[in-house]
Amino acid sequence: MSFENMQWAIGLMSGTSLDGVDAALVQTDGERIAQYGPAVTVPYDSALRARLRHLLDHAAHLAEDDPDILAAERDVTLRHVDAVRELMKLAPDIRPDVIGFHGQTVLHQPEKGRSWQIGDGALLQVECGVPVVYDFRARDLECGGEGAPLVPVLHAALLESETQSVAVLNIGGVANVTLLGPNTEGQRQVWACDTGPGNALLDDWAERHTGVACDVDGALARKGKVDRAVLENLLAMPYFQREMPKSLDRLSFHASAMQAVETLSAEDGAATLLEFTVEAIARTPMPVKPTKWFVAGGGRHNPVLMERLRSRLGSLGSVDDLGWDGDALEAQCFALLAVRYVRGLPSSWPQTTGTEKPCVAGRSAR
Ligand SMILES: Nc1ncnc2c1ncn2[C@@H]1O[C@H](COP(=O)(O)OP(=O)(O)OP(=O)(O)O)[C@@H](O)[C@H]1O
Ligand SMILES: CC(=O)N[C@H]1[C@@H]2OC[C@@H](O2)[C@@H](O)[C@@H]1O[C@H](C)C(=O)O
Repeated sequence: MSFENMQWAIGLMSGTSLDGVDAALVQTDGERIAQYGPAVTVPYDSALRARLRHLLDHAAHLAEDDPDILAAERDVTLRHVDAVRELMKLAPDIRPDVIGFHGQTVLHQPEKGRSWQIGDGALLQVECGVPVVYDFRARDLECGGEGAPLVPVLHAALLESETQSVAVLNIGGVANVTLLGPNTEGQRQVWACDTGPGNALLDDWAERHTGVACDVDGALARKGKVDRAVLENLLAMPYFQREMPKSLDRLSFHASAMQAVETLSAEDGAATLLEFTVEAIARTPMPVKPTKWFVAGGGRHNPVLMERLRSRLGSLGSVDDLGWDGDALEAQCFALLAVRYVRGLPSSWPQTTGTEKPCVAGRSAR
């Protein structure tokens, strides 16, 4: 691998689980990762998490200059500044060339051409003294795409030498899949979409019934019984029959799913919501059948979810089996996306987000 065009880039991702900021440092030319630097997670405190949860519920009716939005945007950005400082303490000899800043999604409505991430790129740039690229999803929407998922470009780069058809699942608040077709003479197709809920429904259910922010190790779900009628009703929603590409908001199924499990016990509700995540993945219409599945994101820490996925999908492991860091992958992706933006390389395609043509996602902070 030639190191000539390599740059050190920081990627910052704060996901739909609202748990905090993941930051990662990688050396890349936008096409390959030459070296992995450290990665850190800086959690949101419970007060910021609660404010963001409230904003998510109301974002559709809030203006971009609403005082609550502006205050949250500043606090979210400053948390990202903390994450960059924590990260750079672990790599004092590296001078990063660029930061890829996702921001905190408060609303995702691709059908209305809107995906809203709060985060002040200019403030981050001034505080960190490193050029910032941000607003990746808005640019993808302008190119006619869904605005998500954007991580397939990294999955495809990391699996360049894999010849079979494989799938990479990210199970965060929402779940998304990248499907790589078989590699035929160096050519392969890449498809992607959000499959349905990830952990967000189960998190909210667990918090309501146990006061803890997630169903730790699937303890609640393991004790419950899936309500098949409720599950089939949920899966009858039109989204699950739609072909790729397609994407979701964290709250897309929230009201209907919570109402559907309302009368179930804490355990049965958890088992049913977990199975909703599994079945939505298993029933996603796929142009080719993957021979292996690899799971990234917080969902892979839930052993019950992993057992259920394995029994439904067959050969399934964690991306860590490939030598990747499954908790840092999304942050690493935004580092790669920033370098791709700087180099004018596309990050999304008609088959991954539905853009009209390959799209260079992102914009520079000023
Ligand atoms: N030990 C565990 N047991 C059960 N669930 C866990 C465990 N550890 C993590 N999780 C789940 O992982 C979630 C966090 O996942 P992750 O950090 O991938 O989400 P995210 O990046 O915010 O989401 P997204 O990819 O949708 O943006 C938690 O909210 C929780 O549901
Ligand atoms: C709008 C938004 O923030 N979407 C996230 C979310 O979290 C998982 C899934 O939904 C995915 O589509 C996306 O994040 C990853 C990083 C992506 O764009 O690939």
